[in-house]
Amino acid sequence: MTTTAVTENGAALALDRVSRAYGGGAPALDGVDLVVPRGRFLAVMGRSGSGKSTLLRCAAGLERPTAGRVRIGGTDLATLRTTGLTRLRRDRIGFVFQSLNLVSALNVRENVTLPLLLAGARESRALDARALAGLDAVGLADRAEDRPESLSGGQRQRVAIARALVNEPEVVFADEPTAALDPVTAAGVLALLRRAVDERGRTVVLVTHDPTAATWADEAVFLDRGRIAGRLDRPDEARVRAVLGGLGTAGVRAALGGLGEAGRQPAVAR
Ligand SMILES: Nc1ncnc2c1ncn2[C@@H]1O[C@H](COP(=O)(O)OP(=O)(O)OP(=O)(O)O)[C@@H](O)[C@H]1O
Repeated sequence: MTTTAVTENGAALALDRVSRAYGGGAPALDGVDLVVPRGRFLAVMGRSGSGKSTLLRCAAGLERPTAGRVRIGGTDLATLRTTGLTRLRRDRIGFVFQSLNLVSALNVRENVTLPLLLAGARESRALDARALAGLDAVGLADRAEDRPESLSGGQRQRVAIARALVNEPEVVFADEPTAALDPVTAAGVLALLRRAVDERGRTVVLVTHDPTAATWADEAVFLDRGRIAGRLDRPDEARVRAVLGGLGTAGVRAALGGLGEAGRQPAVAR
């Protein structure tokens, strides 16, 4: 995907000067502007404590920013009360977290069906068919009746992806979904997110420390002390490592400056 200046209109996700402070210290997020067009895979990177998870929680409506505006598909989250926000998360967002575990009392198929049931769907045969199609897409149709505990970590994350996609969400938020996986298994999980973007037009926001994981994205943004310090279009591992290594120093400019237009122009910008 080429670098484009994108307006907020029609974006899957738009953050407008979003800040989040906890107590009296430096803000965890400090005036972040970000627009993610539909059908884009975005990686959010940065050192530990740079604000990645805070950004994701604010963007996904799990936490309210202290300033600024978040919009999902044009809906301003600030206009929603708690129940409206819960409904939006349930109906329009998919989550894949490292620690957001599957419900152990339910089998794999039931876990994948859960978002549909919570959204009020009733026709159980149709739901099962959707869950099985989702499990088939992640290569786990044959494990549908098994308990999550009997699956490996990578298989569980694949179930989590099937569950996150089952209600065709506008945005999928993934927070370090591959952190506990070996590189080959991690690649399999990231390939599924990539396919959701390429084949189903989903929008994915992935928080990761891992430069290899970021190469699956169309674009990487780098946070430093709650601010966006840089962006890379079509990130490759060497450039990602160079930017990460330079964060907080003039080196980040050097790392981006040698990259031509793709490095200089905001790839997700207003
Ligand atoms: N609930 C909270 N209460 C107080 N401070 C918080 C809270 N959540 C985050 N912070 C602080 O905000 C800053 C950013 O944290 P955040 O978890 O967003 O960073 P991160 O980049 O995701 O880090 P990591 O890569 O280590 O997960 C940190 O200084 C952290 O201590």
